[in-house]
Amino acid sequence: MAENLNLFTSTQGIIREALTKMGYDEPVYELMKEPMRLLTVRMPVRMDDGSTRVFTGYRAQHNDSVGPTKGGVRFHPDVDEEEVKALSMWMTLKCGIVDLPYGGGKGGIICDPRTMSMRELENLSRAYVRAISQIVGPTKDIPAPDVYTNSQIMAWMMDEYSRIDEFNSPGFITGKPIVLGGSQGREKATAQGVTICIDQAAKKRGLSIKGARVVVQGFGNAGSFLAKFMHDAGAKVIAISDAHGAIHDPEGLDIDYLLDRRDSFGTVTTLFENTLTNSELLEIECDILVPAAVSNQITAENVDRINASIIVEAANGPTTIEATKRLNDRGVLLVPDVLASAGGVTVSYFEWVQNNQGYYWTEEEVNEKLEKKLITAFNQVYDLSQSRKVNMRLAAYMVGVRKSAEASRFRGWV
Ligand SMILES: NC(=O)C1=CN([C@@H]2O[C@H](COP(=O)(O)OP(=O)(O)OC[C@H]3O[C@@H](n4cnc5c(N)ncnc54)[C@H](O)[C@@H]3O)[C@@H](O)[C@H]2O)C=CC1
Ligand SMILES: O=C(O)CCC(=O)C(=O)O
Repeated sequence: MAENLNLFTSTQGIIREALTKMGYDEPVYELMKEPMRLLTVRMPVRMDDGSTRVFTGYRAQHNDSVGPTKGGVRFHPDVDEEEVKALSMWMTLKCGIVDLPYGGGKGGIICDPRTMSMRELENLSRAYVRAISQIVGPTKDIPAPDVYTNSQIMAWMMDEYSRIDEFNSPGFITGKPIVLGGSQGREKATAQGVTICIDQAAKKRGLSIKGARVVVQGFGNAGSFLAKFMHDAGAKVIAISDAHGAIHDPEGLDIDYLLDRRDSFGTVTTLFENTLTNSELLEIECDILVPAAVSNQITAENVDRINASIIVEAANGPTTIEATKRLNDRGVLLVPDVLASAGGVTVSYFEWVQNNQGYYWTEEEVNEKLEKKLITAFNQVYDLSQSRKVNMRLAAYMVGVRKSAEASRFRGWV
């Protein structure tokens, strides 16, 4: 039978399994199995050559029983409705795992920002905010960066929302530039969170980070800072990749050089001649493998050739259910996306809190609070996986879905 690569239906499967294991009944699953709200928008945008192009975008809000929904906006040619729905469900799980007062939301626009000018990107970002303005806001649904979106795009979106709201609204969006109310530490927060999870996982396996061989797929916001943190901690980052290919050096790559040369879309391998493919990168023998790019990278097709003892998912959805099962059977410790990549939304929450109170924290304060949250979350998930004899992904879903399920029950929804 062909493997299920549909992110939405496979997420539904694990949510059902998690709810059943915890004794929730069918109505709770009925509520949790898809977003409560999904808006599809069509946005006419004036291009530099004078023509008008109509872009399609989405905003999904999975469950707002706990509080406003929260999650990034992705600009990518492969965005589709099913992906955005799955991503919003994962945000509910992340917010539950790190115990934030949010439910999950997510947005996406079908476009390729690598082929667009800054002015076209600004027009598109503003058009998206106008199109979704009725369902978002600092107390309703708070966007943030994701693949191929960054602090500049957040700034345009915040400015557009502030015009509509006729009020300066920094709490409408997170991941903003510091001068517009962004938080210290948000830019590196996803990678910080992954690093904390790697440390915890390495401890469980008795592996020293010093000298550990690390492979990172993706060299954007999550992957590049992660590579830097691992390199600074004494690990050997032996391979990295981007959308164009991968580079490998068994002696360890010069991460500072690569960081200096990568462009704003996380591209760096085009500077090199002897590149590998992304599939080859995944199969390199290493101690720690970090998928930090796109979904469905480790599947039934290549899982038996994966040669790592710890896998920590910085990306959303990089490993399929079947591959997760087989890795678990082989004794590979897999720290799932909904836990490992929760550092970003955690510091986004800190940013929103600072915006609401108008008082700003130092990077040390932010990192200290982030570390506390993630260590607690990691151990909660790890301990549950041990006591219930389930893999870390299922344990993470069990921890993650509980808060929204309980809140929905208290509200009398189910
Ligand atoms: N930025 C954030 O705060 C968070 C990001 N994530 C997840 O981390 C992953 C990476 O996101 P960012 O680093 O923010 O994106 P980014 O846009 O900064 O970088 C993406 C990287 O992935 C590479 N890439 C794109 N398509 C690829 C492909 N088909 N094969 C291999 N590499 C490819 C790009 O070249 C680039 O190096 C995504 O799955 C995202 O959802 C998760 C939590 C938070
Ligand atoms: O920072 C945020 O609010 C959301 C980040 C995000 O989209 C994610 O964790 O996938």
